[in-house]
Amino acid sequence: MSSLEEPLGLDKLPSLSNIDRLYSFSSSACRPIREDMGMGNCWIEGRSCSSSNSCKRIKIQGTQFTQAKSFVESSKKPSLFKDIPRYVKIVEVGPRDGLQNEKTIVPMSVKVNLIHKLVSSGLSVVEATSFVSPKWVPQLADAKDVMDAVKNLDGVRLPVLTPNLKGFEAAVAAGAKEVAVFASASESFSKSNINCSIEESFARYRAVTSAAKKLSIPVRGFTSASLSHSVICPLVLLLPQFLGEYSQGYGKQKKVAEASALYLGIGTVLPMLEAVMAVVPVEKLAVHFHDTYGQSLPNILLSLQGCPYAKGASGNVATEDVVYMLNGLGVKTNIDMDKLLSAGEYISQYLGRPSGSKTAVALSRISADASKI
Ligand SMILES: CC(C)(COP(=O)([O-])OP(=O)([O-])OC[C@H]1O[C@@H](n2cnc3c(N)ncnc32)[C@H](O)[C@@H]1OP(=O)([O-])[O-])[C@@H](O)C(=O)NCCC(=O)NCCSC(=O)C[C@@](C)(O)CC(=O)[O-]
Repeated sequence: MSSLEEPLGLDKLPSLSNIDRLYSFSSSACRPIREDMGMGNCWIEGRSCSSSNSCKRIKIQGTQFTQAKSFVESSKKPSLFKDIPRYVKIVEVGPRDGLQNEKTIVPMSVKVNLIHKLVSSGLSVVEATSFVSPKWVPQLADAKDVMDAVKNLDGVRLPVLTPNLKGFEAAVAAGAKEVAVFASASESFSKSNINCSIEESFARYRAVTSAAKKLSIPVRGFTSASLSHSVICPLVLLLPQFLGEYSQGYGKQKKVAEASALYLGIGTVLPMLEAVMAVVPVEKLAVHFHDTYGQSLPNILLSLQGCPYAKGASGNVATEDVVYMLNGLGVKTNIDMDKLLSAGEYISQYLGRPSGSKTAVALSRISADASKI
């Protein structure tokens, strides 16, 4: 923690002693939550006690994510640590974000198997693919076939990325029931990612959100901001979730982009988050992390994320590591760690490389040692 605090000068960072610990849960309190939350989500009620032993009742949104995006959501504002965990929701983006930069084309059947495995681990939101130009992202040229194969999976939301109306229409035709648009806080990243200016991207997203509204399709908005400071990830993604707010979505997203841009180069997520939280209600805000500098887990605690599509950026944070950390914090995720590990192992074996998850590596070593006894 100090290695983050001192070089970054995070004078506003709360000290660890102020972090509330969650001491008890009542799993029987898990019940369906309001309709704008996805299937499989629930509130889990518990007691959060501070070091001074004062306890209060809290509710946690139990959900699931995997390899890439970690969304730390909070219903209350200010301190990011003070109320951990308030709601934590994990969204898996491995099939899309994790694979999109793979040079060798992964067969559609492997992608579909991966999605099945992730869903069976308990993940309730899995970003399945992107309806983008196959010239720009050849790996996801099979988006239609992947969607067709998974669209009827029960108990999971399968959002897809749609950078323009063409992508949106193709996604809907393939059976997508939820989409995401992605803007940037930096003109250069916008140009290199979607070949247009930020302003042009908002015009495209207005068309997408308007078409989505007519079909009652939820849209999530991403804003990515590049933090060039070497201590933190080179790319931060802030995710205001505009489900049901189609008309205002792009306007808010623009403000998020502006607020994020103010902090480019500062190298810490905290001021950016504070600025964005002044624009977007915190319960609509989420963050997405990559592990370029090995800072993803602390950054998750600070609410931050990065991007593998950015040059030089490494992969997303491993969901296994996020779930392991959340388990350690006493935060429920409803994810079956063994099944999650199996999904990670499946795709790592296919890609012919060891898992990037420290948790997966450590747990497999423990299993191997145990089998020798
Ligand atoms: C946005 C475009 C399409 C503009 O690409 P463009 O070349 O400017 O588009 P265009 O309108 O001039 O069209 C060029 C060609 O693309 C086709 N086209 C046009 N649109 C589509 C579409 N939707 N689906 C399929 N094809 C499409 C279009 O039909 C045409 O085909 P042609 O006539 O040459 O045969 C392109 O720049 C693109 O696909 N970019 C890919 C962006 C991307 O997928 N980035 C990675 C995801 S974002 C990311 O990872 C970062 C973030 C934010 O998620 C953070 C994180 O997760 O870490």
